[in-house]
Amino acid sequence: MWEMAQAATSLIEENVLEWTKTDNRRLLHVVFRVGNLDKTIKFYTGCLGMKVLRKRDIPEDGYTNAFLGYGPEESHFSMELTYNYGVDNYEVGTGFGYFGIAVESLSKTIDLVKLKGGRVTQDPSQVKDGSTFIASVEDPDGYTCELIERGLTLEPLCQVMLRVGDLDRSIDFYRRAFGMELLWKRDNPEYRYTNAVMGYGPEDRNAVLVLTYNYGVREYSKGNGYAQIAVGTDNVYKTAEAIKICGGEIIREPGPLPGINTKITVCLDPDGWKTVFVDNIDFLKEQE
Ligand SMILES: C[C@@H](O)C(=O)SC[C@H](NC(=O)CC[C@H](N)C(=O)O)C(=O)NCC(=O)O
Ligand SMILES: [Zn+2]
Repeated sequence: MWEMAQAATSLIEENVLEWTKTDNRRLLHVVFRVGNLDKTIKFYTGCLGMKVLRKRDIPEDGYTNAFLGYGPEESHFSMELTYNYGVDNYEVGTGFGYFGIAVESLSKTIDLVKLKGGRVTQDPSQVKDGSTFIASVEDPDGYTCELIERGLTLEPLCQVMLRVGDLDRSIDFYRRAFGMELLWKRDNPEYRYTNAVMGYGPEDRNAVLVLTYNYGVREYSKGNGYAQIAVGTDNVYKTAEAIKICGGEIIREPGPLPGINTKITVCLDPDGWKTVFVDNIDFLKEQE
């Protein structure tokens, strides 16, 4: 009898995990806190060519959001800036890496950032594989943007880099619990780090998560600035179930958010990085 119950449970679990692979998922936005909304909007629009897609004020919770990006939220990855009333600075921490942004000309972008008084933290240089040129700039709160020279691309806001303490553990988690694909993994022994790029669909048309393991570093500080990525799903309830089956931690049970009414569930990955899963239909209603 006990064996039958156990077999039935594992069948249900298998079905839930299979479902994550067929669910309609996509990276929706990356969320971070800023000390001055106008200053940050000016930086990303004036220096990096983004547009303000929408704004919302949630006075009952004391914050304002501005959504920025390169195309409509229905089809593009975007930035969700959070301004908490009265908080004018945040710690970025050592775990957050960067937002990857593809630009057509590095030199023109760098010149513009300098002209507008922005901070260039790494001048253009060629990456080790020899094909790509990158540079880094810092936004007004100290978040790094890695600029990647690419021709015209469908998804210029293309990466979020987070540092992790055990790369295989993370790859396994994002594959099983999130239904992501490992797009590629590359070891750089000379510089003592390994990168794994994970996401939903090919890198040239979808934003991806870049997970970096630095040899021997198991833990990082998270600060209080970077918040999370948001992922769209057709069912936040099944999503939470799948994450629990995979040993992930749900820190907000699935259900509608007060004020916005969008259904979400919130989880932590093995390093404590947060992800918010957002109901796809509710997300579209937010745009109306
Ligand atoms: C629907 C989903 O895409 C959201 O954006 S919900 C927005 C919500 N933001 C905040 O609560 C911002 C204020 C907060 N004080 C902060 O600094 O983070 C959110 O991210 N909710 C997720 C959650 O974990 O509550
Ligand atoms: Zn959001």
